Amino acid sequence: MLPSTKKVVVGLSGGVDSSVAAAILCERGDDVIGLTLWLMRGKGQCCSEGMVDAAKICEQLGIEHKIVDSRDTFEQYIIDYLVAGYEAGITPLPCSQCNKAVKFGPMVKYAKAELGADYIATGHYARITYDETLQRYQLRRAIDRSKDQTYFLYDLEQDILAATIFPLGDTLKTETRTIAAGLNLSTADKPESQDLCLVEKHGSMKTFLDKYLNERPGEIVNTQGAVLGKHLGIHHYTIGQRRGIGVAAPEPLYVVALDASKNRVVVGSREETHGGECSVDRVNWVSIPQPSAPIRAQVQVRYRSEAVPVSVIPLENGKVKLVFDEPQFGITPGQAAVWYDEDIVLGGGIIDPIS
Ligand SMILES: Nc1ncnc2c1ncn2[C@@H]1O[C@H](COP(=O)(O)OP(=O)(O)OP(=O)(O)O)[C@@H](O)[C@H]1O
Repeated sequence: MLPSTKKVVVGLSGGVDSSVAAAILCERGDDVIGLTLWLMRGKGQCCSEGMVDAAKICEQLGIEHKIVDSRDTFEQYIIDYLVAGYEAGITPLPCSQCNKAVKFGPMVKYAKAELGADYIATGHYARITYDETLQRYQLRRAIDRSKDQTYFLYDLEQDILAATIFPLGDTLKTETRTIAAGLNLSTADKPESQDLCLVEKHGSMKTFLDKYLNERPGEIVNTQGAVLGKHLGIHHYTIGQRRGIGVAAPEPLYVVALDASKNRVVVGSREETHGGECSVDRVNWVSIPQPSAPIRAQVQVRYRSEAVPVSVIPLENGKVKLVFDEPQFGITPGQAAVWYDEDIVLGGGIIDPIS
């Protein structure tokens, strides 16, 4: 159930989900203000279009619209993070970091300090409940599992969850479109964003990275160390990748590892990309306190992967070790591992480079 609220600041991207989130809050009588963060510099229409579409929605709903210039924050936390990560041979996940450091944290601060609001809201598909026994807010999967975005939200902490509303957590995406059409919202027919926002803007991750990273030619080797070919920079590869490796072979080849110290891309068979365990850093225990003993859970190691059975073993340095019941394909350092107890997000963190 949504808390009964007074003043709510809704993050508006200019898309249909946040438009409907704002409309739902307006309909139930909240005092709603729209807020759009201006995230990206340079070419690309997504931000400017988003700001205009968000403004139109605010006009339609009769609510105030604020725009906050967050380009420096985005550059510091996302662009620099991505570039440094790819340079070091990992495949960083920008979205959870963006949610925590660029969106939710600054939005809650701005909403409370500058606008005197009680809550923020977004159009994410996720739910928040409160557990009286644990005295904790708990992050839960959306009712619409095909749209669930909790994988990107695992890093939100208690103070942020306490101040956040997800009006679409109980709504199916099809219902969101119906609500938008029923209210005649100008964003009702806007297509879904398909990809990472940076990729949508730049065409591909390669084009984005080419702006920041120079070519750094090196060798492509197999797992025995035999040289099979050359590459122009390890940042063009990601673990599990099969297409575009640039080496002809009778059997399909996959990227198995990226060795930044030797500037090498290591390739092998599909089986060789499977791993039975990994360690996870920068762990956030979301919905339960950090356990002192191993727990059983279901883990996702990428956004679209299935949640699979795992033992989560807390380590002394705050990290955890994940031991999968079955070896998993393409465990990728830099991506998030998020573990669940059914629909409750227990915790998550960033997969460590393989040592
Ligand atoms: N630039 C922004 N400023 C403010 N809030 C934002 C911004 N970008 C995204 N959000 C918030 O985060 C939510 C999830 O963003 P995401 O980029 O995943 O888009 P989405 O799921 O396609 O949603 P939408 O249809 O609203 O764009 C949005 O619904 C919105 O509430």
